[in-house]
Amino acid sequence: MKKLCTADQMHHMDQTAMYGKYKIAPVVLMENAGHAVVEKAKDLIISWHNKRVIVFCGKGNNGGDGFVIARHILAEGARVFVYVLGKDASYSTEANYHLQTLYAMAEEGSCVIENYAEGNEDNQQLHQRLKETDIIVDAIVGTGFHGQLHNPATFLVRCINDAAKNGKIKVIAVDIPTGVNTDTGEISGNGEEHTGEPIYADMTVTFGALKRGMQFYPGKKCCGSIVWDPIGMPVSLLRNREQNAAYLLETADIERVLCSRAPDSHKGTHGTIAVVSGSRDMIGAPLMTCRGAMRAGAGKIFLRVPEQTASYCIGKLPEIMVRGIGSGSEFSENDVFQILEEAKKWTVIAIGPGMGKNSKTKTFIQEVIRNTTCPIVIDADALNLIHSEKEFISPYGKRIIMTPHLAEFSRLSGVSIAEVKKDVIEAAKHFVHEWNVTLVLKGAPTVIVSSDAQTVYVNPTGNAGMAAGGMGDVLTGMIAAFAAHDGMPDLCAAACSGVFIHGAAGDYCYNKYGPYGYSPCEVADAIPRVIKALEIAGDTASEDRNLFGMMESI
Ligand SMILES: NC(=O)C1=CN([C@@H]2O[C@H](COP(=O)(O)OP(=O)(O)OC[C@H]3O[C@@H](n4cnc5c(N)ncnc54)[C@H](O)[C@@H]3O)[C@@H](O)[C@H]2O)[C@@H](O)CC1
Ligand SMILES: Nc1ncnc2c1ncn2[C@@H]1O[C@H](COP(=O)(O)OP(=O)(O)O)[C@@H](O)[C@H]1O
Ligand SMILES: [K+]
Repeated sequence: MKKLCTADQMHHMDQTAMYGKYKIAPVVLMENAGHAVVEKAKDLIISWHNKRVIVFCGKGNNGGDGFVIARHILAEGARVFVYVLGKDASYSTEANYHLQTLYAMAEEGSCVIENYAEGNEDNQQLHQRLKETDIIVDAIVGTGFHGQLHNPATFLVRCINDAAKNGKIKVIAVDIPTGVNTDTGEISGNGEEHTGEPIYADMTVTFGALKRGMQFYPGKKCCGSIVWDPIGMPVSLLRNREQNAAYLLETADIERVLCSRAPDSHKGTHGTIAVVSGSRDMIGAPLMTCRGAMRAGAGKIFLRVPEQTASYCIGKLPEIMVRGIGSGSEFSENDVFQILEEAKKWTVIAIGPGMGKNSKTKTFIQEVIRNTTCPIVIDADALNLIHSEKEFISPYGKRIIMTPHLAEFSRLSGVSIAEVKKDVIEAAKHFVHEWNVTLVLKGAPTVIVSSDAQTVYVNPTGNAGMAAGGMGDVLTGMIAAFAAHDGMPDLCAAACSGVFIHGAAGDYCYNKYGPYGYSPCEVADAIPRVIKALEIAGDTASEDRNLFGMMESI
C-alpha cells in the first residue's frame, strides 16, 4: 500500500529528511524533484528535444522545482521560456540557488526568463507563446496551496487551461496541479465558471508520497495520469506507519491476505454465510448478495427471506439454500426466534439488501444484532432503518461492517452529502469514532476505515460503469464471504479485499463491454478471474504487478 499524505504530513516528511537524522541537503531534494519530473514526463511526451516549453514558476518551493526542470530540459534540447512569479529575495535558499543558476544560463542566451513579479508583464507576448508552445509545466503552487487561487495565479491558470483546450499542448503538473487542495481534493473556484479554476493537467509527477487530494474528486480530475517518484527520500520515511494514516490499496496488499485454499479444505472451512434480507418488492437484491458471496468462495450460503417471497427465490441460484421465515412479505420482530435458532451455525450474516423500510423490520434487525455473536455486514435498507441508533450499534461495533453509499452515510451521520464530499476521509473517521464499526463508505473512490478509526484505506479499483443498482448488493455478499475466509486477519482486511476485488471485477467488465450496461451479476461472475489474477500476481516476483494484464490472460 502507498501512503496518502496531507500537506502537513508532506511538510513533516520533507523536514525530517532535511533536518532530522538524514540531513539531506534541501537543494539536493529539490534537484531530485525537478529531475524526476523531467524523466517521468517522457512517458507522456517521449522526448524534450526540440520541444517548445513554458515553465511557470510560483513563489514557493514548487516554483523552485520549476527552475531545476528548466535547466534539465534545456540540456535535453528544449526551447524554454521561464515565467518567474516571485522576487529573488523571497525565495527559499534552495529555490534561489537554482534560480541563480538559471539566470546565468539565460545570460548566455540558453533560455528566456520573464520576471512576472514586476508588474510590467507583456501578456500579449505570453498569449503568443502559449499558442506556439508544445508543453506547459505547472510549477505555480504545490502542497502550499490553500483557499482560493488569487492573481496572478488565477490569470495564468486560466490562460494555460484555455491554451491547452485544443488537446495539442501537454500540461505537466509538478507535485500536484495548482489549485487542488492536497488534503481533500477540493478545487479552487469549486468548478464554477469565471472563478479561480485549477490547472487541468495531462500528467502529475508527485514527490515522496501520494497526496490524498489527488485520489478524490474533483481534484482527481485535474491530475491526468499520476506518476510517483520517491525523490531520494529515505525508505523508512516512505514506508513507516504513522498516526492519522491513510493508504492507497494495491494488488499486493490484497494478495497477501487472501490465502490460497488448503488442498484438504472442505465446505465447512470456507464459512457459512447467511444472507438475511429481502422483501416483497426487492427480492433480486438478496439474490445478488448471495451471488457475490458464492463467487467470492463462500463454503455454504443460506438465504433467509420473508416467507411470502421464498417461492420466487428457490432455484434461482441452485448453489444456495433458501428458506422462508415467518409468514409475511417483510421481516418483523416475530421472526427473530426462527433466525436465532439457526444463527449459531452461521459464520457471518449479511443483512439489509432489499429489506424494505417497514419499522417492524427495524426491531427484527436490532434483535438479530443483539442476540448473535458472529460478524454482521449491514447494508442498504438495514442502514436506513437503524439510522439514528449509534448508541445501540457501537457496543457491537467490533463485529459489524457497515457499507453505506454517500446518501446512506449522510442519513446515518446527519452530515449533508456536500459536507461529506469536502473531506471524505475526515467524515469517515469521525463516523467510526462514534459508531466503532468497520466502515465501507462506498463511492468514487470507496474509503474503508478500521473500527479503531486509526487507519483509512482508499480503493483504486472500479469505474463509473458500476454506478448501477445492485452493485452494492454484490459487494455485501463478497465482504461477508471474505470475512469468513480461512486466514483472513480481521474484518477490515475482509472489507478491503471485498472492495478492491469488486472494483477490479468491475474494471474487467468495463474492458469487456465498455462503460454502459454490464450488470452486477456479470461483476460477480468476474470475481474468480480477479482472484486467480491475484494468485498469479503473488507468484510474480516483479514489483510491477499488473493485475489487469493478468486477468486478460486468464
Ligand atoms: N524541501 C521541500 O520542502 C521540498 C519541496 N518540494 C516542493 O515544494 C512544494 C511545497 O513548497 P512550499 O511549501 O513553498 O509551497 P508552494 O510552492 O506549493 O506554495 C507556496 C506559494 O504558493 C502561494 N500560494 C498559496 N496559496 C495560494 C493561492 N490561493 N493563490 C495563489 N498563490 C498561492 C504562496 O503565496 C506561496 O508563494 C511541494 O509541492 C514541492 O513541489 C520539492 O522541491 C521537494 C522538496
Ligand atoms: N463512478 C464510480 N467509480 C467507481 N466505483 C463506483 C462508481 N459508482 C459506483 N461505484 C461502486 O458501485 C457500488 C454501488 O453500490 P450501491 O450504491 O450500494 O448500489 P446498490 O445499492 O444499487 O447496490 C459501490 O461499491 C461503488 O463504490
Ligand atoms: K503545481
